[in-house]
Amino acid sequence: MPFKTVTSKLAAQLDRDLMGPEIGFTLEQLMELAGFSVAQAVLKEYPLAASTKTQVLVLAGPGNNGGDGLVCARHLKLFGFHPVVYYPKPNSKTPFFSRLVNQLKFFNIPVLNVDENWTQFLDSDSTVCVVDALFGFSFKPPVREPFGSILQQLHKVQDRLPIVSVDVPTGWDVDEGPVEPNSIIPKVLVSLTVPKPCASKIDSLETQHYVGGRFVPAEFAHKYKFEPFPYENADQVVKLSPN
Ligand SMILES: NC(=O)C1=CN([C@@H]2O[C@H](COP(=O)(O)OP(=O)(O)OC[C@H]3O[C@@H](n4cnc5c(N)ncnc54)[C@H](O)[C@@H]3O)[C@@H](O)[C@H]2O)[C@H](O)CC1
Ligand SMILES: [K+]
Repeated sequence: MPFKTVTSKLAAQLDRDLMGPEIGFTLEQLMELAGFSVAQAVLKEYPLAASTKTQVLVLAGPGNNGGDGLVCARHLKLFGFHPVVYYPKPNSKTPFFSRLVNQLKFFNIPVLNVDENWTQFLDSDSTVCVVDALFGFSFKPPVREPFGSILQQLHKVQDRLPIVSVDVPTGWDVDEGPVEPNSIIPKVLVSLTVPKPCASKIDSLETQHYVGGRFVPAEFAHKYKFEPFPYENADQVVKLSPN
């Protein structure tokens, strides 16, 4: 399915618009729907009935992409998976993020800090996939530590352990795509609201492409020059390719 994209600059403006005084969404509302949609994409790609594996490693970054990952982990648990979250640089700008972490503890979901051994979950036979919620549309290469080392680890395992990237594959330039050598190639990309230009660089033979974050009416989509996506029923994601 051909799709329109919005640049990183326009995506940030779209977000500000949704959360501005006229429309009035809160970040919390949008993040809940974004994280929920990523969890749905994971369930669609890796149905629990098809495997005995249930563990999902969620890598959460310092910004809102990381917040989507924290929400996603909670929904994965409700769906029947066993998520483990690695959160090396917790967001301390707003108390909302520590509330998301408290909710994970309420759900008995382990949240590992920077010093804990997260790579054991890359080696574990029970891990279904890794959710890459490290960086989204505000990432500017080159990547700084500890995230560079995390990406190196992901690159090493990506042929045997699928990566599900939230909004943008981490390390990719949002507008240009995989500009760094050894960029990760996700098995699944879940674009949020509308794909960013880097999504047109994915190879549909390697990467399943979904769009999620179902929170804009048709008129708003048209304002940003894209068509609404053909979501079915109550689905929070729609597969764009291959279809
Ligand atoms: N409308 C929507 O679709 C919604 C999308 N959401 C998600 O929010 C992200 C964008 O979030 P933002 O906080 O603006 O940025 P990031 O998470 O991408 O990253 C910011 C974070 O990263 C640090 N950083 C930037 N570059 C580097 C680097 N080279 N090395 C290390 N660290 C870096 C920066 O300092 C910040 O701390 C979007 O993609 C969606 O996933 C929302 O959930 C709301 C709705
Ligand atoms: K990401």
